[in-house]
Amino acid sequence: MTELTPPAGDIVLHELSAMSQKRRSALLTRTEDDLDRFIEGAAPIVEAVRLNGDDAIKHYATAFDDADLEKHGIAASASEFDAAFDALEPDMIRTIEYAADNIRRFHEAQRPEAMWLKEMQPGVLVGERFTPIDSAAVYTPRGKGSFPSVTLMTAIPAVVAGVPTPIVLTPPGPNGKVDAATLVAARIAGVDRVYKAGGAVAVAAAAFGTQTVPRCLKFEGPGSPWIVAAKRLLQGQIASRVPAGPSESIVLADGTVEAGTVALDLLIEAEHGADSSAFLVTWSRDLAESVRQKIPHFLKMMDARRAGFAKSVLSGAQGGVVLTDSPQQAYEFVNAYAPEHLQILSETPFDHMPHIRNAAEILLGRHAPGSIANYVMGPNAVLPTAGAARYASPLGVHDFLKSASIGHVTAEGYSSMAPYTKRFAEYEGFDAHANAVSELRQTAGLAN
Ligand SMILES: NC(=O)c1ccc[n+]([C@@H]2O[C@H](COP(=O)([O-])OP(=O)(O)OC[C@H]3O[C@@H](n4cnc5c(N)ncnc54)[C@H](O)[C@@H]3O)[C@@H](O)[C@H]2O)c1
Ligand SMILES: N[C@H](CO)Cc1c[nH]c[nH+]1
Ligand SMILES: [Zn+2]
Repeated sequence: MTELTPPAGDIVLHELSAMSQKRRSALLTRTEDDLDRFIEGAAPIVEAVRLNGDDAIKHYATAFDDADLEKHGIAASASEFDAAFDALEPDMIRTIEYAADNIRRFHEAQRPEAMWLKEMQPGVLVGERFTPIDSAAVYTPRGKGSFPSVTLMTAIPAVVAGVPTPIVLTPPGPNGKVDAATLVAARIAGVDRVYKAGGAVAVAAAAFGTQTVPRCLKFEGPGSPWIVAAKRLLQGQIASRVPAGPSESIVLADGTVEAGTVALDLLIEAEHGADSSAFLVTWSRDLAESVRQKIPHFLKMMDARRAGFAKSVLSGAQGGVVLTDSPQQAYEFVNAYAPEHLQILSETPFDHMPHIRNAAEILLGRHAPGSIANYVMGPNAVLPTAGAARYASPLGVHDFLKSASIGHVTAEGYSSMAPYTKRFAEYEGFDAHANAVSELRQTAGLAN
């Protein structure tokens, strides 16, 4: 048996048991695994923004986005916001409001209490206090599409956390303007400061600050490998937690949901770009074959560019159908891959979920396609990619908060803790530490 069986409608079948270890490992590869080219390309851009600020933003807007920011400005103006609300169809504004409401309520539920305290020992109160970070920049990509949904997903948690004036960065269109729905989404999310900068330029502008863009402590948001590369280059200059690169998904199906539904859901994240990844993982050969047969039919119902992306993903090395010889082997593949999005297509999805350890988002059942979660369900759709779901969590309110540990000790608590503290300090050889909890404290009159 060959490792890659001949394609049905060009959709690759990867028969896991028949593949060498090397080829199996290759299936785990993502575009971001080889960032060298992007880091090399992003480095001079970052340096130019550091040195030339606004002039560099304008230069790269012309070069990459075909936009004249000398004429249209780097910051979206109040009249641009107004024009965006006028231009957008009312049902799209209602759609943004509907999504924003769910996303806001999810993040409000996620926000921790401002402070908690617990009595560790009699007279020893300890806990945490949460406060927002002072500034944050969030990114909305624009290139292979516009992403007002991402504006909601990134701006709302920052606003719910209480960041004073979060900013949005996004590439301008060739007309020199921000995508209208992105501006509407920003305002509905509670953000009024939107700046036109894309890719590495955006990360550098927020990291160093320019004449127009305020310097920020943190940059969060998804994007092409240019964004991922710039975040990596600017580690130490600006904080960023979620490595959200090209979209990726696994649909795990046990054969109890019909092939048409599985094919539709497999295509969701495959249409983002040729750099995305999308797999169906199943132990049902019948399902694997039927889905492969059905995909071409659904590709015909897509715009040619999107169909081209999806076809290229599903017929290449970063996508297709993975056929396993058992449910166990399927779970192992999912856990090794650690997908950004996982959908479990089964009549009994909760039976499979306990076997999954590594996935940034788990969507359960036939009525939970990835698009519902991408747009309107409520949980954050900005998720760790490229296997980072093995150790990282989705973007959320906590990314825009910091906590301080707090402790209050009464005279009673002091008496019980001081001897143990002194013993530790003596062992570690720290005299001042020990003296501060010794009888010297009584003579200094500070203990009570
Ligand atoms: N993980 C998530 O949550 C999530 C959500 C939405 C989208 N995405 C991903 O975001 C990406 C969006 O990519 P996109 O291209 O549409 O938008 P993008 O905004 O990430 O990239 C466009 C920008 O890239 C820069 N750029 C383009 N060509 C360049 C070059 N040759 N050198 C240097 N910089 C260059 C430009 O500044 C341009 O404005 C996709 O990969 C998509 O899968 C991820
Ligand atoms: N799939 C993306 C996150 O990986 C979210 C998104 C927005 N628009 C379309 N898709
Ligand atoms: Zn998507």
